[in-house]
Amino acid sequence: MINLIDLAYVRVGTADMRAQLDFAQDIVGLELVRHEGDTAMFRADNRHHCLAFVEGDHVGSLASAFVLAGPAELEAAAAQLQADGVEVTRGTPEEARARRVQDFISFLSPGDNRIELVIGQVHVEARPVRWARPAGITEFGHLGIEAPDVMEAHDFWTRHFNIKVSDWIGENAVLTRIDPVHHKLAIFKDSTGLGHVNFQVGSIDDVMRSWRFLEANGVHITMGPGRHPQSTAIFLYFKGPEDMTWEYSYGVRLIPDDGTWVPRHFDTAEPDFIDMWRGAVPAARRQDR
Ligand SMILES: CC(C)c1ccc(C(=O)O)c(O)c1O
Ligand SMILES: [Fe+2]
Repeated sequence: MINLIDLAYVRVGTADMRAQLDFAQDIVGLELVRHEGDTAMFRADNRHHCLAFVEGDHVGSLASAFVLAGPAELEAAAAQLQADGVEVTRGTPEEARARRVQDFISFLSPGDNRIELVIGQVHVEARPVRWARPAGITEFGHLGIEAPDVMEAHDFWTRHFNIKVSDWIGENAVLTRIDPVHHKLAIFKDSTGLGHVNFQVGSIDDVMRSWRFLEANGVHITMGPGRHPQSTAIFLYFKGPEDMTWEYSYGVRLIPDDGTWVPRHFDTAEPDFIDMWRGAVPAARRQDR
């Protein structure tokens, strides 16, 4: 079993770095830590960065990364995946330096999502984040990745990793945890790529203030403000450049590690299956597709 300790970062390809730089800072509020060559790195907590945009022809997800404990765990993970027929690539020292990690491996998960397993991610403990806007972000919360067959993706992730299912949403989505936080990885039915990037904020007021701010700035809000019955978090989803979906949320449920949690199944035919306040839900999320 490969033990994922935490999320590390997400890397996203962009053909319009200027637009992504402006949106990530002026709208989302993240700190631009470094812009070197074709890569811009953003910080939201003690990680050196949790989001990197890489300029080039590929638009959308390049990789989602998780932290492993150390070198022995990295070697064991590579061996386990290879033994199961998964093609594993070793990061070069230069690639590792660019990611601010000591070492990493990568592979494709079902849905052709590139996953990187890293060790020694640089942390910045002392210096507070220099927020570009006071959105109230407390941390990089979770990732939503897409896969055409959610069940196949679930089988892969639970076979190899310490991933536990917290909840199912129809057959469209599975919300999974690697620690007490209700989910850090959500897998959605779709072609492939990055579903959304979530940032936790410190209060309901932060969500509502951002709602007003985004509206005033002409940002397309795709869902919310609302409250997810799964994590009980109060949420707001919005679109950035190149169709990227961002989420702020507050109040995610913690699940005690005592083995008593039973994954729940939410029926997409129910009016409040995804929003306890019954706000408008995009058609793509409304029924099993
Ligand atoms: C929109 C998706 C399906 C979703 C559903 C539930 C939660 C949650 O409980 O927090 C999410 O974060 C989601 O992204
Ligand atoms: Fe989410």
